Amino acid sequence: MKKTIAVLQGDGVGKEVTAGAVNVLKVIADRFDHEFHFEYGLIGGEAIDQQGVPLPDETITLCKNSDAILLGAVGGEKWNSIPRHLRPEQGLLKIRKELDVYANLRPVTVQGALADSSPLKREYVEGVDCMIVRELTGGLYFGRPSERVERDGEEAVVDTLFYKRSEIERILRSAFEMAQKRNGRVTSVDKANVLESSRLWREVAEEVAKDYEDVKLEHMLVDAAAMQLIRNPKHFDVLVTENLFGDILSDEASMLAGSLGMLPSASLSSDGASIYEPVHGSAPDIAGQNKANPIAAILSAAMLLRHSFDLHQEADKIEDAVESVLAQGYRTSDIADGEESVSTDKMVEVIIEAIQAPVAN
Ligand SMILES: NC(=O)C1=CN([C@@H]2O[C@H](COP(=O)(O)OP(=O)(O)OC[C@H]3O[C@@H](n4cnc5c(N)ncnc54)[C@H](O)[C@@H]3O)[C@@H](O)[C@H]2O)C=CC1
Ligand SMILES: CC(C)CC(=O)C(=O)O
Ligand SMILES: [Mg+2]
Repeated sequence: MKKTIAVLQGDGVGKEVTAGAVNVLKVIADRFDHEFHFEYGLIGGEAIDQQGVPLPDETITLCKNSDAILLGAVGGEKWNSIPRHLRPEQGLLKIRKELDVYANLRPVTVQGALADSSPLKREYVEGVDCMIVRELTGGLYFGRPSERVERDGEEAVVDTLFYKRSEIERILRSAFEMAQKRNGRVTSVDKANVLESSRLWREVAEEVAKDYEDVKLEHMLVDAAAMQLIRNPKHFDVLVTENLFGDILSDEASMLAGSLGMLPSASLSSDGASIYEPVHGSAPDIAGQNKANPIAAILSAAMLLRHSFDLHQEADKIEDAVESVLAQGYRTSDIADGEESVSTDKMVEVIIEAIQAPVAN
């Protein structure tokens, strides 16, 4: 198979972990006889430094002409004081909108070998297998107005949570379809006791549910969902929610898996190229130290193979390799519980060795 993959490494650890994921994809291409062509584009702080904007037009064109996009992370202290519309994070929001990648799949699975890395007890987290379906191109991150205003003679501020019915309906359909392929349960998370947007969300969820009789729908308020994720994480199969709620709940859920460095994601469009990115940010506190956990980025590359190229055997190979190196005891410092740890590069190296190892008969 011949494919072009756009690589947007971004800032901080985004660069380090994406380099590892690209190396893994090169090894997969060799082993399974595919031709992956990697084209690099600028996004985030690096794009601001070189071109004055967080998302240059060439990057948008590159992504639109590619078969899939592998993205690292953006942001860092250096760009914190520039005007908001020029910040690195705006580049990320813009590419998501440009490509209309409205369905952000964030699988939360706990590796058996890491069940003791969670702050929760092993019996609570072992076997957790939940899919957070986060709406990614609407909601509070995109509503307008979003600005400083004056109210009653003093400084005030407004952010807007805006959705069209069609935007709510399509993400709910993605969640129900996902549940049909999994364990048949959808938890729709909202704040319908307070927000009008959530009341419409709940109405649409009830309507959509009628088309999926084999799927059981429940509603849960977001504050209670945050609690349930810790109290009884195995309760969840597919959890679907608004953009900001999903952002927060997925970082929380990463603690079930032991670290933010373990969670991959796929940001899918209905046609066009999709984006694959770890759930974490640019982690300035550990950037440049060869310390970041590359597994979230590497598992995002596996999601790319599975969702964009239908290469399931190849994706399985990567996921099995990750499982096997963890079972052998390799740990980056975020999952080492104070024990001996390996660098980013070493973790990538052992995962590649596991991919290349001959299959035992
Ligand atoms: N998708 C993206 O590009 C995102 C970007 N950001 C940006 O990243 C910057 C830093 O934000 P933070 O709030 O610190 O969030 P963060 O996700 O970058 O880091 C939070 C904590 O998790 C740790 N961590 C993250 N990834 C890790 C990895 N692969 N291995 C080991 N440890 C890891 C970090 O060291 C830090 O202690 C900000 O500019 C923020 O806006 C934040 C979230 C997502
Ligand atoms: C940096 C933000 C735009 C979003 C974020 O935190 C995320 O998508 O996980
Ligand atoms: Mg986030």
